Amino acid sequence: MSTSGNAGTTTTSLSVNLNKVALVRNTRHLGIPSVLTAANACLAAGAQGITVHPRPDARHIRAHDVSDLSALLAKDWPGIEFNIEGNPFQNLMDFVRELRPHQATFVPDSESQSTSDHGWSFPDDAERLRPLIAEAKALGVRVSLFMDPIPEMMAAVKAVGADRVELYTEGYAASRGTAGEEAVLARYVESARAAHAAGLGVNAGHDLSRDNLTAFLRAVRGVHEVSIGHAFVADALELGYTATTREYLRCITEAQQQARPA
Ligand SMILES: CC(=O)[C@@H](O)[C@H](O)COP(=O)(O)O
Ligand SMILES: NCC(=O)COP(=O)(O)O
Repeated sequence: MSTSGNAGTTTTSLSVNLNKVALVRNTRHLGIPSVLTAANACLAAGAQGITVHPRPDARHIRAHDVSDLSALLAKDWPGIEFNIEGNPFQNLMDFVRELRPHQATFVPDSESQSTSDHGWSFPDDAERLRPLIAEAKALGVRVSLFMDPIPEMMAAVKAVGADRVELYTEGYAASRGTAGEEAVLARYVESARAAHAAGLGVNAGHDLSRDNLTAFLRAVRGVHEVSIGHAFVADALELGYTATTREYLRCITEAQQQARPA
């Protein structure tokens, strides 16, 4: 898929994050719910990618999940994108070197964080990120940096060698229904424009749901990929994987049909 900065007529891909399937599985020694069963069901229903975030403490996705998913996608799902997220100064690069996923999303999480809650900081992080970005790209892996919606930082992300940014969307999700919603959304619109102008592709994720996804994509143009896990798995507990996947794909399609004027 193109990593260009073209915001033109990009169709947004749905990448299902399976962290929370693994979280439930890990509470017993029974192997259910199965991460691979979830992946197959979501992909059969039309999802275009799978995302995992194998944290160092293995609280949910474990190393065998990552290798099992990599093998499954290579064998049965050609063309489906595998996105591995993590901190490149912790365990992420081991997965990048061994499995060479389509995309690696660099996330600056400490091991003690309960979840991801911030993006990289430029110029502070630039020089230590640069060689790891170069190494991943030399292995044929697209690199996306997890970033807060700060338009002024997007040129620096490109300068350090990244292909894409993943806009951290918790701030947007939390603003929904508040007086500040439009102003917050405007920062994401401006950040995406700045990223595209710098020649970066734009991904988005964290706390996206079927309640907020359409409005986000209607406003923020040219998003290549949304990676969605927590709300998706919560919905799948009620609706099942197939219906949930179709509902999120419908949200994406609805946004593309109703895109706000640029
Ligand atoms: C980077 C990000 O926002 C998510 O991809 C992350 O995977 C969430 O991690 P948890 O599922 O551990 O909350
Ligand atoms: N990069 C975001 C992701 O993969 C899933 O985040 P969430 O939907 O679990 O908040």
